[in-house]
Amino acid sequence: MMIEINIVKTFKNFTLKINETFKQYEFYALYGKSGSGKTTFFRVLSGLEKSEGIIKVNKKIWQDKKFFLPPQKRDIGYVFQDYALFPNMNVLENLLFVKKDKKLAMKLLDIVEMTPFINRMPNTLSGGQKQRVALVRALMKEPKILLLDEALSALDEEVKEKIKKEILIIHNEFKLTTFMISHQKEDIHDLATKVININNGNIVSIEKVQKTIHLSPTIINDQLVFIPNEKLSSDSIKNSHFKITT
Ligand SMILES: Nc1ncnc2c1ncn2[C@@H]1O[C@H](COP(=O)(O)OP(=O)(O)OP(=O)(O)O)[C@@H](O)[C@H]1O
Repeated sequence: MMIEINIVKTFKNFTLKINETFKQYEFYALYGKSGSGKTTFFRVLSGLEKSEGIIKVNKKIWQDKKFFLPPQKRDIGYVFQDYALFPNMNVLENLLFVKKDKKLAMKLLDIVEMTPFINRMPNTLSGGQKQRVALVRALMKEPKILLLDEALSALDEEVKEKIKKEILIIHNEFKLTTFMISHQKEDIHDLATKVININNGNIVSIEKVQKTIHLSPTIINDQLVFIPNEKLSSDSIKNSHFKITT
């Protein structure tokens, strides 16, 4: 799948101009100053904001001069910065409101360890718990693209590390293309494969994230292998062994 975006969005004093193709399965971090256009990019991609130009996802036109696919028909899960949970529905109802698929809801709640909280109302949950519910609710549509708007900013370190692992599991298991707005270099390093640097409404560069891999020498079946340590973020790397060749 390819996400082809060639759009212009103009507000009174601001113009967002994107002409870029994004690749399937990547984990993109959007990095840039306040007001540089990160949230506007999300709103345009998800169809919450109308823009001029073309968006094509996997050759399917989402918008062009004559056509505009409404937000609910776009294959996107959007996790908002303020969670936006429905306050009058419990955790399970929040998920089932998006899609009446209890099996999927229970599977997702299990991944984020929220099964014990299914009957709780949002105002009785902690910030981290609300964040998890918002994350899995966005996945009830079984989207191909996940948008995370500063999903980690309000969390303490311990909860954040846990949710980061869960986000990676979800990104891999559901084969998502993920875009995450973040101001935290460490979170970007741990999660993203590419960083989109955005400044004043323009993408100035897209850089590959260099992963620092700490390997621990271990003997397995009489062979010396190097296993990445805990700090590693990518599950695919975590599960692989690095053999030395002589
Ligand atoms: N509805 C609107 N009407 C007018 N201007 C807007 C509107 N929405 C956003 N803007 C302007 O567009 C610019 C980009 O805003 P945007 O929210 O995309 O920035 P951001 O990079 O997400 O910032 P932050 O990191 O602070 O959330 C800002 O100058 C903002 O004032």
